[in-house]
Amino acid sequence: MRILVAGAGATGGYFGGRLAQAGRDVTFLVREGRQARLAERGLRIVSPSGETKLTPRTINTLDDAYDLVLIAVKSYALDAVIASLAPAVGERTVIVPLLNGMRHLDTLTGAFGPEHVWGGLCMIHGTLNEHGDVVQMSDLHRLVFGPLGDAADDRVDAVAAALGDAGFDSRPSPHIRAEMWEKWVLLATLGAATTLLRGPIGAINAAPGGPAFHRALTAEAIAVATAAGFPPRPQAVAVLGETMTSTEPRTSSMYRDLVAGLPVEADAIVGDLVAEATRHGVATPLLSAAYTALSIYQAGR
Ligand SMILES: NC(=O)C1=CN([C@@H]2O[C@H](COP(=O)(O)OP(=O)(O)OC[C@H]3O[C@@H](n4cnc5c(N)ncnc54)[C@H](OP(=O)(O)O)[C@@H]3O)[C@@H](O)[C@H]2O)C=CC1
Ligand SMILES: CC(C)(CO)C(=O)C(=O)O
Repeated sequence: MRILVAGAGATGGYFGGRLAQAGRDVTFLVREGRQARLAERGLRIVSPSGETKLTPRTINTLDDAYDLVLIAVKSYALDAVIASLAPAVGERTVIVPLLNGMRHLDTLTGAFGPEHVWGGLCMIHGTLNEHGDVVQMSDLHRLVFGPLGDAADDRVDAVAAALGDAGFDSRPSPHIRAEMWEKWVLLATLGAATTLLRGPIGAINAAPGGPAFHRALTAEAIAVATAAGFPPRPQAVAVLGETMTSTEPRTSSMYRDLVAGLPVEADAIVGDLVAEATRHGVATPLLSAAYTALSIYQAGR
């Protein structure tokens, strides 16, 4: 199966790199700066289990179709990727986005049609270091993917095989939209708390009012998802509770971007959840405050 990975940053570089390492046919769609860096240094993955150096195949213009396209760019880069992606999408191509949030599903479906766009999510604490190397900051590395519609899709087995046994956890899901919502609730809560209060979860929990703030914020996010028809399952609520009561220095990718002075996905991760709350009449004063703070940060960059 020919796999195209659009974006070779923290997530694309990690999952695409592991797939290439496992011998899969992987090509990265990159821009010129990233292409030059990868040609010079290779694609290096620094992880708790050691360091790997790969020689990735990269391109910056597409002229050929792929069987599977993983999209691993930030939400604000999606339109530019879509503009260059058309030649990669053949009759049976499956597109699996790894972006946080939900809005990209509509954007991608509008651009390429529902027959090509699946849901997807990745769980990883990833970043790029000062050399542009991919850093996997914890043992977490999971891909979940699946068709968005209810109809059987005969491409599932082949995609699962292409993404399986490649050095990370991977599985197809028959309920990918619900799982994406669960991840969104987790990520929005984690991202809102850490960016609004400017610290890792453990530090917030050690501060006066921190645990109560986390409890209230968590309740808001769960209430929005429930009102929107995607109540997180007990297992997801437990993971969220464990995350938000942690004494460890847990952060989100949005917090790491904010601390580094980089653009943040404020609209896709927090703003859209606040919009859902408004649509369903759910009060979200803490999520709204976090969105306001993120918007001020964005405007001041
Ligand atoms: N990092 C993490 O721990 C996690 C991130 N996510 C989500 O995954 C998504 C991707 O995030 P992440 O990998 O961290 O982001 P990064 O910023 O690390 O990587 C994004 C990459 O996209 C590339 N890119 C941007 N525009 C284009 C383009 N037009 N064509 C090709 N490549 C392009 C950038 O390349 P360039 O160098 O040219 O700018 C960059 O290398 C986000 O939605 C994020 O929220 C989800 C789970 C965990
Ligand atoms: C949920 C989490 C923290 C890990 O995948 C994440 O998605 C992020 O940091 O963007």
